[in-house]
Amino acid sequence: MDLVTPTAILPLLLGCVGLFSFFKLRQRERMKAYVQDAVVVITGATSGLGRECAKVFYAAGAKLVLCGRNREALEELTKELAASQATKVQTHTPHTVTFDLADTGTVVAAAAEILQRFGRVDVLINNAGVSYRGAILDTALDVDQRVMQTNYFGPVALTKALLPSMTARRRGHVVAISSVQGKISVPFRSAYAASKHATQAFFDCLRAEMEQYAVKVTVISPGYIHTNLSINAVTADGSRYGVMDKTTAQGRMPVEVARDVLAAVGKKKEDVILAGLLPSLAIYLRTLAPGLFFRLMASRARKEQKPKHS
Ligand SMILES: NC(=O)C1=CN([C@@H]2O[C@H](COP(=O)(O)OP(=O)(O)OC[C@H]3O[C@@H](n4cnc5c(N)ncnc54)[C@H](OP(=O)(O)O)[C@@H]3O)[C@@H](O)[C@H]2O)C=CC1
Ligand SMILES: CCCCCCCCCCCCCCCC(=O)OCC(=O)COP(=O)(O)O
Repeated sequence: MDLVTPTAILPLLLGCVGLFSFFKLRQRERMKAYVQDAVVVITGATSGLGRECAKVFYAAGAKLVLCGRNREALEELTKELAASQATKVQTHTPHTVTFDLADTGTVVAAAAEILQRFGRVDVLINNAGVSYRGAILDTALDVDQRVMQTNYFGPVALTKALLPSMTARRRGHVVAISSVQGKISVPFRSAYAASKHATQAFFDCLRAEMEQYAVKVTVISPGYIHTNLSINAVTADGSRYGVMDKTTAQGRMPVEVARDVLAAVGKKKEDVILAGLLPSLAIYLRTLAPGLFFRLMASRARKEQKPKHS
C-alpha cells in the first residue's frame, strides 16, 4: 500500500516551501531589526573593507561610529553616505573618531568618547589592520611589534575598553576581521599571520567567557579582497611595500565581503571563513595532514626565497 500518494505530495511540497520561506523571511526581519538603530563601531573605515562595511551598515540603519587615523577621509566618507539614498530604512548621520591603534592611550580615550556620546556600543567591528611582506631572517623585531600592535593589541585594547559596558547591559557583539592567515601560516607573512592567529585565539577565548553575559563574538576570516592591503603592507625594513599584488587585485570585491560581514553579524555567526576552495582546503589540510601542508609551504618558500639566503 502506498503511504504517500502522488496527490498528497504536492500539498506536502508546497507546505515545506511555505514553511522554508516563512523562516527565511523571519530570519531576514530579525537580522534587519538587529542592526537597525544599533550603535556600530567600525575601525579602519577610511579604506577597503571597513569603508564598504560602513556603507552596508549605514544602509541597514545603523548608528555608525567610523574610526580611522585620517580625519579628512572619514569626513569625506560621511558626506558620501549622506548623499547616498540607497535605502528604505531610517539612516543616521555617522559620528567619526580618530585614533591610531598603535597608540593604546588614544584607543582607550576613543572608547571613552564613544561611550560618553552614545552610552552604549551594540556592535564593535575590529576591522583595521596592516599586512606585511618579508623574510623572518631580514625582519627587524620592531616591525613584528608594529604589526602585532595594530592587528592584535590595538583591537584587544579597544575591545577591553568597551566590554564592561556590554557585560553590564548583558548585550553586545564583538566582531574580529581576521584572515585565512589566522588559520594557516604562509611563508613571508610571519608577522601578519602571527597577529591573525593571535586574534583568532583571543576572540575564541572571549566568545567562551562572554557566553554567560549574552555578548556575542564573531571571527571572520576572509581570503584575498581587492583593497589597498598589499600596497599599505609594511616590509622587513619598516618601509611601505607599495605594490598591488596580483593576489590582492584578483581578490573579491570589498562590497561583497562587507555584505557577508553584515549577514554574519545579523545571523550571530561565531566563526566564518569567506574564502574560495583552495584556501578552504588548505585549512583542512593543515589540521588533517600537517606534514603534507608544511612540505607544501616549504616548497613555496624555496620558490619565493631571495637568492641571498640560499
Ligand atoms: N585585503 C585582503 O586581501 C584581506 C584583508 N583582510 C583584513 O581586512 C581588514 C581590512 O583591510 P583592507 O580593507 O583589506 O585593507 P586597507 O589597507 O584598504 O584598509 C586598512 C584599514 O586599516 C586602517 N589602519 C591601518 N593601520 C592602522 C592603525 N595603526 N590605526 C588605525 N587604523 C589603521 C587603515 O587606515 P589608514 O587609512 O589610516 O591607513 C585602513 O582604514 C584587515 O584587518 C585585513 O587584515 C583579511 C583577509 C584578506
Ligand atoms: C587536498 C588538497 C589541498 C590543497 C592545498 C594546497 C595549498 C595551497 C595553499 C593555499 C594558500 C592560500 C593562502 C591564502 C591567503 C589568504 O587568503 O590571505 C588573505 C589575506 O589576509 C591576504 O593578505 P596578504 O597581505 O597576504 O595579501
